[in-house]
Formats: sequence, C-alpha cells, structure tokens
Amino acid sequence: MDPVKHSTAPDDEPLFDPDVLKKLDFSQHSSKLNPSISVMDPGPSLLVRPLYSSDYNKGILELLGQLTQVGYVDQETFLKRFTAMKKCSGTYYVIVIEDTTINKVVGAATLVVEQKFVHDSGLRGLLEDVVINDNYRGKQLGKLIVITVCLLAEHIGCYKITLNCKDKLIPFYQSLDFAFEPDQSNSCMTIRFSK
Ligand SMILES: CC(=O)SCCNC(=O)CCNC(=O)[C@H](O)C(C)(C)COP(=O)(O)OP(=O)(O)OC[C@H]1O[C@@H](n2cnc3c(N)ncnc32)[C@H](O)[C@@H]1OP(=O)(O)O
Repeated sequence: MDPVKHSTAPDDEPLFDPDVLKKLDFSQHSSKLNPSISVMDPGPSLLVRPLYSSDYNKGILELLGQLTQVGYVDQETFLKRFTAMKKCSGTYYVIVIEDTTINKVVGAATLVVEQKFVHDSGLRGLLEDVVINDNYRGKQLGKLIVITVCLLAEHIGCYKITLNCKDKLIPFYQSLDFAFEPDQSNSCMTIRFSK
C-alpha cells in the first residue's frame, strides 16, 4: 500500500479554486509593473496559479529553502499539511509561479486569512513566505506575486493586509503600497520557542 496516496490528498489537486485568480483586476496596479504583467499574462512560459498537491515534485520546498530553513519534509508530511490547509477553507492561499518549460515552481507567496471578532467580525490578511527563485529575480515576479496576494486579499474582503520582513526589503514593500502606521512600526515582536 502506498502510504502517501492512502493517508493524504490526491496526487494533483489545487489548494484553492484557481478561478478566483482570474477575477483579480490588475489595472489598478499596472503603473507598478513596467512592462505590464499580470496573473493572466505573467510572461513567456510562466503560469501563476494556486499551489497543487503535486508541487512537491515541482520543487516547492527547494524554492522555500531560498527563503528560510525548510528542514526534512517528506512527501507524506507535505501532503498531510496540504490536506490540513485545504480543510481550513478560505484561510490558506499559497500562490505559485511555474516555469512550464521546466515544470518547476519558481515563485511563491502565501495569503493567510485570519477570522476575527473585532472589526465587524472582519478578515485580516497576512502576507507570508514570499520568494522568487534566484535565477528569476529582478524580472518583476516578486512584485507580481505580492500584488496578486494583495488583490486577492481585497477580493476576499480583508480589511487590511500586513507583513513582516527584513529591514532591507522595506523599500520593496513600500513600492507596493505597504506603509508603517502611526505607533505601529515595532510590529514584529517575537518569542521563539525552542524544540
Ligand atoms: C513577507 C515576506 O515573506 S518577506 C520575505 C521576502 N523574501 C525573501 O527575502 C527571499 C529572498 N528574496 C527573494 O525571493 C526576492 O529577492 C524578492 C521576493 C524579495 C523580490 O523578488 P524579485 O522578483 O527579485 O523582485 P522584483 O523583480 O519584482 O522587484 C525588484 C525590486 O525589489 C528590490 N529588491 C528585490 N530584492 C531585494 C533585496 N533583497 N533587498 C533590497 N531590495 C530588493 C529591487 O531593488 C527592485 O527594486 P526596483 O524595482 O526599484 O528596481
């Protein structure tokens, strides 16, 4: 018995409905991308889409390894986490960029949607785990995927989207309309729990 197939997700399913990305209106952000690119037209051989369960075999973890420490995650563990995320419908939106000439994931970013009681039972968006393969950087793909996440957050109905990043990336995010708010710039206080 193959433990991967029997305990977790089917081999090839999206984390969320791919059609939601087609509804995003990039016209309001076109001035930030020159030449203009969008989800529907990201560039030759590139595809912007949800994470699929099959992306384990398309290098998603190797890509995330260019962002932070991934550790040992085998396919069964990956699919269990994928299934758990998918069950939390409306919470996890991992968006990837695939280079279809090599069948590899070359970009990724995550929108996490937090359900709150405050703000009229509002939804808060969190931008997480933005990474572009280092061979593909400097071609606006980072901007494209961040804009995609922001438009998606707005489309879903989030009242705001926030992120934490290294200081050197502040100008990158400021160029995409992220801003410090009064008395809130120290927004990344942390406790790390050792294992
Ligand atoms: C919320 C988070 O997840 S924060 C974590 C961000 N991710 C990382 O740090 C992982 C490693 N870095 C990367 O994957 C990429 O460098 C990204 C995602 C930050 C940027 O992706 P790219 O595709 O190269 O960016 P893109 O081509 O769209 O934009 C380039 C612009 O960002 C700026 N930029 C990109 N990377 C950096 C950097 N490391 N430091 C400072 N500025 C940067 C460039 O100067 C350029 O500015 P310009 O448009 O004024 O010339």
